[in-house]
Amino acid sequence: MHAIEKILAKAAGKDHVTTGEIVNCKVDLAGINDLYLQTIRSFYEMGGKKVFDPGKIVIFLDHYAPASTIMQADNQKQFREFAWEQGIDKLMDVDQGVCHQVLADKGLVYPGMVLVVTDSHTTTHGAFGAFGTGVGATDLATIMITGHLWFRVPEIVRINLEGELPKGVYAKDIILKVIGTLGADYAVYKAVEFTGPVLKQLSVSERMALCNMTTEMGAKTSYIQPDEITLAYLKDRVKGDYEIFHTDPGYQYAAEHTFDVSDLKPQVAAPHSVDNVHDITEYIGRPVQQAFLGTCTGGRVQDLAVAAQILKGKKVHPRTRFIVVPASKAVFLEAMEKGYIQTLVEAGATFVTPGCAACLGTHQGMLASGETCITASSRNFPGRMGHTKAEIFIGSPAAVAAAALEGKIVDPAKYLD
Ligand SMILES: CC(C)[C@H](C(=O)O)[C@@H](O)C(=O)O
Ligand code: SF4
Repeated sequence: MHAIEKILAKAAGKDHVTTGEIVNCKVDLAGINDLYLQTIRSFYEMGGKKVFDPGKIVIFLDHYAPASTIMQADNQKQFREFAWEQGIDKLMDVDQGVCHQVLADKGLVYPGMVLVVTDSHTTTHGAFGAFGTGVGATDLATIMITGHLWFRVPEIVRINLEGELPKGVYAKDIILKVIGTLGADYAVYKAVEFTGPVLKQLSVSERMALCNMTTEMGAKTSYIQPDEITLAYLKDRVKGDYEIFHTDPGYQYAAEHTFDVSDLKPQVAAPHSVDNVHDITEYIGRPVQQAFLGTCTGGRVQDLAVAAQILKGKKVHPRTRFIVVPASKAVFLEAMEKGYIQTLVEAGATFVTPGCAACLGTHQGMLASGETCITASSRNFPGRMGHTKAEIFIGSPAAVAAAALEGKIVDPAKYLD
């Protein structure tokens, strides 16, 4: 069996599972975000009175942090009241940040767990060897009542990463290349595992970016075998014990692909699809009115660090807005302590409080008609960050910061020493 299958088998109380089988699994942690008030409505409609275990539920007020409309304010009020009433103490209010980063920061995610959140990017947590997946309101309400949810055991695809990452090339470039090559629907309901020597060159932050964007190829979940890098990250964060599962030798993947990253150039996903991926060199010189650094894909300390490195002692281009959103409060504090915030503010960045912000096009940095934005986030379809006639390029945090400096798309490598 694969490690993912062993996680599902254990959660289902079984010794063995096979691809395609439907299993009813015990969920270790269930998360709801502020776009999903319907979850609470469904909970009551389905006859729910008390949640199965208030300690295993977490509520995130992150997509509208803080609320930007009266409706959002009303919804968030109902979330808070639900949490207080049900004794849910993991209420991550508008000061905390994006759910996926908050889960990691607070040690709520660990290898071998089943984690279900009302958010498609829950695949991020494959970076820790967890089974993480996103669901809708009624599925989450089912967990709130029963503590369980059914899954179809997915086909598992292996993506083997060989070679050595060149300067100015990051996990973001790798995953863009993978999606551009295999297509945005390649992994629908499949699990995607990353293997190979490149993983040793990737921090937990980079691994999270890699797993996060498997969602953009339709993946149900993703996986990286926990190693010493994972364990060092988890050491002072996770309190309880956990089990690390290993794939049996000789396990047959549904498909295997190898990518050699040694000659990889920085990549961009050009408008208006995440699999419209090209070498950044094809777009050099394209003016950008906004550069956006943040989100559960590209708003971690390492991302702010590379931006600070590029912009130290320099100024953001006068015709470009540089919007920076730390992914979480912990990221914000660490980046502040390390001086990155000071550097970026002095360079002319506009800071937004931790949360999803303009990533999903509702507030805090929307695009006007005809504008071009380069973003470290994960989606670029029309209207995603504002006007449907705005153009969105997805790139690495370094590519975003270098574009903020020059007011146009450039190859970030030459700005790094
Ligand atoms: C709010 C949620 C439904 C959505 C998702 O699941 O991905 C959002 O986070 C996004 O990125 O579009
Ligand atoms: S930061 Fe963007 S991609 Fe991530 S959960 Fe929020 S809206 Fe979705």
